[in-house]
Amino acid sequence: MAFRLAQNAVQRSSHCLLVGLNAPALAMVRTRRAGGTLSSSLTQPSTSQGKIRTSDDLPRIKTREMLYRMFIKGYYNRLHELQLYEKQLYGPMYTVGTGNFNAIALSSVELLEELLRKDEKFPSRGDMSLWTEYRDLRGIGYGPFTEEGEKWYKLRTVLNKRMLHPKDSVKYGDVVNKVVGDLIKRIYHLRQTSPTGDLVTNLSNELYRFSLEGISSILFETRIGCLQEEIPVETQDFIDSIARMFSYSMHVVMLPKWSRNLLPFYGRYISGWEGIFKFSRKLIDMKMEAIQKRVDTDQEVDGEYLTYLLSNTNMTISEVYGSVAELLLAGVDTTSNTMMWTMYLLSRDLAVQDILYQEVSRCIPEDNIPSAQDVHRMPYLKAVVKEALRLYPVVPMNGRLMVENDVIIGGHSFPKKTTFTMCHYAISQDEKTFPEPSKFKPERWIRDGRARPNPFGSIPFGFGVRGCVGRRIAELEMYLALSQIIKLFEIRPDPRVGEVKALNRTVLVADRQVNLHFLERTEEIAAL
Ligand code: HEM
Repeated sequence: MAFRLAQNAVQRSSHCLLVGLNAPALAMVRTRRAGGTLSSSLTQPSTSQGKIRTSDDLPRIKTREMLYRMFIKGYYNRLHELQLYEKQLYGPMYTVGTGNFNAIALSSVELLEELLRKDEKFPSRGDMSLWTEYRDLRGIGYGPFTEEGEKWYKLRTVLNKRMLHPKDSVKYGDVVNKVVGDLIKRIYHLRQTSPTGDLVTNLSNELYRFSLEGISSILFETRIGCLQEEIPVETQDFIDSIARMFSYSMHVVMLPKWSRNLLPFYGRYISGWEGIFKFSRKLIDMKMEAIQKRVDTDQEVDGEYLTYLLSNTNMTISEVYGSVAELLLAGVDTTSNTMMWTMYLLSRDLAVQDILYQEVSRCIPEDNIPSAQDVHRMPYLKAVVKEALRLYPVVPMNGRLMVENDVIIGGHSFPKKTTFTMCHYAISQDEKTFPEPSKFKPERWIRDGRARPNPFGSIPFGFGVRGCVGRRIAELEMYLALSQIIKLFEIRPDPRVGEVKALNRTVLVADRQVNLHFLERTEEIAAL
């Protein structure tokens, strides 16, 4: 139970990617130069006095220690910082092992690369029963998060189309720009009604509304009113349902099954799912009806993502419900928090903000609105978001379960069914890969002939075939919104808020409300 507590405390993300925890260890890993080949110690099991090294040769964090750190030292909501602490204590590879469960934590770029280059054909993140239980109960299909094996592969092949290729996302430029336009209107409105005339308070909430509206307008091909002054009742119910499902996930995984009928938490968790599916179902059914009408009257069926899923694939309606819900849940707080961290970092670095402004105004003269194609001419904008994601990888930890084969990592041999925890936060803070790691330096990512960091040093969207399916959509939303905002405003921190720290909740979120001043570029900055 003790281990279950600790394990579950980290398995609560919308991305539900966190597998295993931490543990001590000093793996004798030889480093490799970027672009070089792996040294033989990484590909062959090493031996100590003739014995092949295994997880038994790694330092192991005991349940007692883990619980002490999590709950007494208070790392339970700062698991990303715990990665740094434990890396310092034990080195880049260590075991968390209790009872039947073993997870190998990896926190160096070399080990991460070695693991991901050995990814299996159908990579797995491990147990997703927290999300599948409700669907099994209601007969709803699984989506890309929860599906596994060959079925997952087939599903991804369908879902990747019209979403993952950079040229696919360009198609959504106009849809996203309409939502960005509403965000800008809302910023103007909030500034005007603020005491100073330029302040936007609780930015995370505003960006959450923006991301939900953005992803819904792509997935449902319908606007749901998140950016209106008065959010429609059904949309508000939907937002509350998402929040309820996430906040009670914790209770569901932590408490034993027999307590479900005695305590109110499981019921609330299930009612969260009910609300999510009720809303999604309604919008999907409406689209289905509209498509049917067009087919019945011999009209051409046009539309984007949902239309494609409903009319151009062999997916059943239940599979569409399952997949759309997962895409939606995965795409909101990841994107909104990344935007929040990016704007927070920009507000504290006027020099970077100025370079970005110069780039945007050079590419988008006068009152023009940046388009999806324009973004390709803005490398600094991309570098700013990439650097924000390095400093605040909203998914700071992720898991891989090697299902099919035994594997050798860092000279240690692990049997199949071993779970690995990839400690992305610690890896992206490593000063060997990123000199002055705590500094916000977008120029690290500019291709100007200088050596660039090892690409595995920061992979905020994951890697390979199981990597984020929504990456291009998320980037498009962030680029279009940030470029418009920076073109119109200089953003400054609210001095009353002070330094904001990250908490590891559903994803990395701010530990307090973030407020920013939005100074209109023309008159207001000149007047200062
Ligand atoms: C800044 C925004 C985002 C970040 C940083 C992010 C990050 C990630 C990461 C790290 C993974 C796991 C990859 C792996 O295991 O290798 C993932 C998976 C996933 N993401 Fe995202 N994501 C973002 C936005 C989105 C959006 C907008 C959507 C939906 C359109 C989305 C849908 C998904 C789905 C469905 C998966 C599971 C894929 C699978 O298991 O096959 N994400 N994301």
